[in-house]
Amino acid sequence: MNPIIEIENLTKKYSQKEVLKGVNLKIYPGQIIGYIGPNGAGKSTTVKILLGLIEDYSGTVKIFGEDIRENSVDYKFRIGYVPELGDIYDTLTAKEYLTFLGDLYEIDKDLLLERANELTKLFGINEQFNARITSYSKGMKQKLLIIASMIHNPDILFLDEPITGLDANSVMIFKEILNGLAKKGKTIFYSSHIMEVVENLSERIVLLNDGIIAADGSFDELKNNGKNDSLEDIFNEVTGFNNHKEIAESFVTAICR
Ligand SMILES: Nc1ncnc2c1ncn2[C@@H]1O[C@H](COP(=O)(O)OP(=O)(O)OP(=O)(O)O)[C@@H](O)[C@H]1O
Repeated sequence: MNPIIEIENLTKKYSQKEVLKGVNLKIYPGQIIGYIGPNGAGKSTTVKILLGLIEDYSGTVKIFGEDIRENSVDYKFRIGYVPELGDIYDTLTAKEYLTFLGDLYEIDKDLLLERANELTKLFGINEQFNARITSYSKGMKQKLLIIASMIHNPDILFLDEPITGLDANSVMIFKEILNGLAKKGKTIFYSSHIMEVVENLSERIVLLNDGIIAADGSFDELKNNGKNDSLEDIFNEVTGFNNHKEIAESFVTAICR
C-alpha cells in the first residue's frame, strides 16, 4: 500500500530557531495516528505545513502521492481540519456557515443541506441550526467545527485537540465516529495532550520531542516490555521528565510563601 502522507526530512525554522529538525513519517490510509509531544515540540507547525498554511520549510511533503508544493490546491478538497483554536465566522448561523463551506468545496446545495441537517441533528445542535454562532456554547461551537471539518467527506482529517469543550457523551460519540471513518479507509491525524484518549484511539502513536520523532509505534510496541503501563508513563520516559512533584511543590511554595 502506498503512503497517503509522506514526510521526508522536514525542517522548519522561525528566524534562527529550528523547530522541526528532520521529521520523516509515512502514514497509510485507514490509520488513526496519535500525534503527541510536549508544548512547543512542533506539532502544530507540522500540521500547518501539511495543510499548506506554512510554505517556507525544507524537505518534502507528499499527500495523496503528490508534492504539496507542486499541486497546492487540489489536495485541499480531500482534507478536513479541526484547528486547536477554532476561528469561526460567528456572526453567521450554522446553516450559513456550512452552506458557505459547501460552496467552497463545490458540494451540491441540496446534498449539503441534507448532510448538514442530519449531522447537526446527530450531534444535538440542530435546534440552533438557524441561530447565530455567537449564541453557541463552547461545546456547541466545537461540534460545529467538527461537522465543518467533515462536511465534504474528506479522505484525511487533521484534528488538533478536537474534543475541547465536548461533554463525556459527545466524546463517546466522537470516538466512535473516528473509528467508523477509519474503517471506511479515512486517515486521521489526531494531535492531543489527552493521553487516555490518544492511547485508546490510536493504532499508531508518534511522539515528537524537540522537533524530532522520538517514538513511533503502536501503544503495545511503545510500552517497552511492559515497563510502562500508560501512555503518560511512556511520554514521561521518552521526554526524560520525572520531576513533576518537585516543580509542583516549588510552585505551591512560591504562591503560599
Ligand atoms: N509564528 C511563529 N513565530 C515564531 N515562533 C513560532 C511561531 N509559531 C510557533 N513558534 C514556535 O515554534 C515552536 C513549536 O510551536 P508549535 O506550535 O508547533 O508547538 P506544539 O507542539 O504545537 O505546542 P503545543 O503543544 O503547546 O500546542 C515553539 O517554540 C513556538 O514558540
